[in-house]
Amino acid sequence: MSILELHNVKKSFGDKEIIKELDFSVPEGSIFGFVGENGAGKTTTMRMILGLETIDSGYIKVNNKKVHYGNSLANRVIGYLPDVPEYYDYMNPSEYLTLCGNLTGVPKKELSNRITQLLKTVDLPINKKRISGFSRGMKQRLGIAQALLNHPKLLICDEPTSALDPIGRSEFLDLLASLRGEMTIIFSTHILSDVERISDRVGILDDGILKVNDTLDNLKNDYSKPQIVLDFDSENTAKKANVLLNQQAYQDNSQLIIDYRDSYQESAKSILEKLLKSGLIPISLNRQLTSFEDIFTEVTQ
Ligand SMILES: Nc1ncnc2c1ncn2[C@@H]1O[C@H](COP(=O)(O)OP(=O)(O)OP(=O)(O)O)[C@@H](O)[C@H]1O
Repeated sequence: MSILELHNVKKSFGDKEIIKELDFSVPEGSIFGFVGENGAGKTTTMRMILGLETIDSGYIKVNNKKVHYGNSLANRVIGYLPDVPEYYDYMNPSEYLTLCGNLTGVPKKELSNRITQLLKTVDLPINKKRISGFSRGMKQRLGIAQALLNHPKLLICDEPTSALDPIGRSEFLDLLASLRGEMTIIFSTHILSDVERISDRVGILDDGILKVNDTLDNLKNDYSKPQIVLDFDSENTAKKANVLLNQQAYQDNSQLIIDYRDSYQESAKSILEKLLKSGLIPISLNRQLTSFEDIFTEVTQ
């Protein structure tokens, strides 16, 4: 079943057409990496899903309920972490989450236990330390705790890792991955390695449409362009080797890059046999598989 469906959704700002047509769904339980270049329309799409932005035509359903601008009942099952979460810095996390819980109607008798449990989930200490002293990573994790307060079926995170250092990013991605199976997660980013690390499904937004919506495994099969990379001790040796290999390689200084279609074993064997016979010994031979970055470049160029 799909937790989120977009049907022929279009959106312009003035005469600028941002979303030409979005028509896709996200299956329940997946972690969906929503990627696109700066200004592609990721935030706009998320805001439309949340009923925070008008839709010019088409419609969106969350958990089978239609989204309405300004007063969307569908939001009852959504948790949202905006790209720049705002806090009352003088509060400590428990005070802040109590305020959020009261505003969103979490039952009072449940709230205190829920907050203790959530602070544990996001690995924040339960003490009186004010949010003003928090690192960006800690603030993002507090943002997730806030987004999880209402037991959402769908968690939406807008570029949650872009302002974090590598350690903060890694911890945050681990946290999202630890929620796998408990809810559906959509997170937008332009950090492709983050998508590769935790997503089961990927959507690439480009030129106002979703050019790709599939599992990473399927994409890697579909866009498969495996290569063998050979390094030689000099540019001259690489040149000689390329002549021997009937110029089938692309030469980059002392490196040869060869596309292959058949099995890796057969291709590498045939290349090595030819080179060994002529005494042109490579320093290294590597098999290079298609990365998500290669796929993204191919889809968006
Ligand atoms: N309220 C608005 N009024 C006018 N233009 C807007 C408005 N909101 C967004 N835009 C424009 O719509 C386009 C898409 O913006 P959006 O923030 O959705 O992209 P994005 O993919 O999230 O980008 P980024 O990765 O940089 O955050 C941009 O050109 C932006 O300037």
